[in-house]
Amino acid sequence: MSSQLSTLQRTRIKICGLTRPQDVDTAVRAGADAVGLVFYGPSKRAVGLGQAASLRQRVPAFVDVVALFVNASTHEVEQVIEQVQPDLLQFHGDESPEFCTSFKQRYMRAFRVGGPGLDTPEAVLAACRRYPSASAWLFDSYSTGYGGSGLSFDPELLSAVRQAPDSRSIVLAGGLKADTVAHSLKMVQPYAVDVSSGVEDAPGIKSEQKIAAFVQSVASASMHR
Ligand SMILES: O=C(O)c1ccccc1NCC(=O)[C@H](O)[C@H](O)COP(=O)(O)O
Repeated sequence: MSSQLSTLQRTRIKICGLTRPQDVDTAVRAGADAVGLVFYGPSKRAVGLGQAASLRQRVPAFVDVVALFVNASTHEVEQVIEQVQPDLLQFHGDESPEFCTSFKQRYMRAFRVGGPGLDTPEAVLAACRRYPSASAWLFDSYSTGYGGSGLSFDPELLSAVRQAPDSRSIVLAGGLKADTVAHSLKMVQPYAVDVSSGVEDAPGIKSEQKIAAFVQSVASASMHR
């Protein structure tokens, strides 16, 4: 029974910052539950609308396409919703609760933990509780580039969120790699993990070997929790 239970508790995996068709195919084949497309111009992983729509077409049923924004305009988000038809929105900037809910779409709210105003467990929980309608709360490290930094953060900062009865699904991000993710899973026991730099050869250029190793590490750690 315990092995069946641990299978039921399988940690979901989002692979973010995809820019190439072959990387979408690799992520899906490896067993990713979600693939992330970055609509933030300054990112080296940013994709355009046409490119994103084409990548989206390669994603089969039962794999979510996540559209990621950093302080985008309402029009920019609406264009992506119309032309890419993502399954989930991810707001990774300073977006208000009203902005996030205004699109009537499922969304994840990212929190850049360790940054200004998010430097204690209580402050992190208070910030999260402003977004009770989020499908998940994603926790990333703080960086001036808003995300995709490859940097990790102190998981102790999630202690209050993890104990909160009203916590939304926890997605752990920030510098995860195949050889470190098992420890992070043991510390946080998130619903899902999210990775970008740790499965790349260069920004936006994913590594088939690193994706396979990362998925294997998560699967192994999930079975033994
Ligand atoms: O990936 C980016 O370039 C990026 C840029 C600006 C804001 C968010 C960005 N990515 C968001 C993600 O969900 C990443 O997967 C997350 O930040 C973790 O990245 P990494 O530490 O490189 O695994």
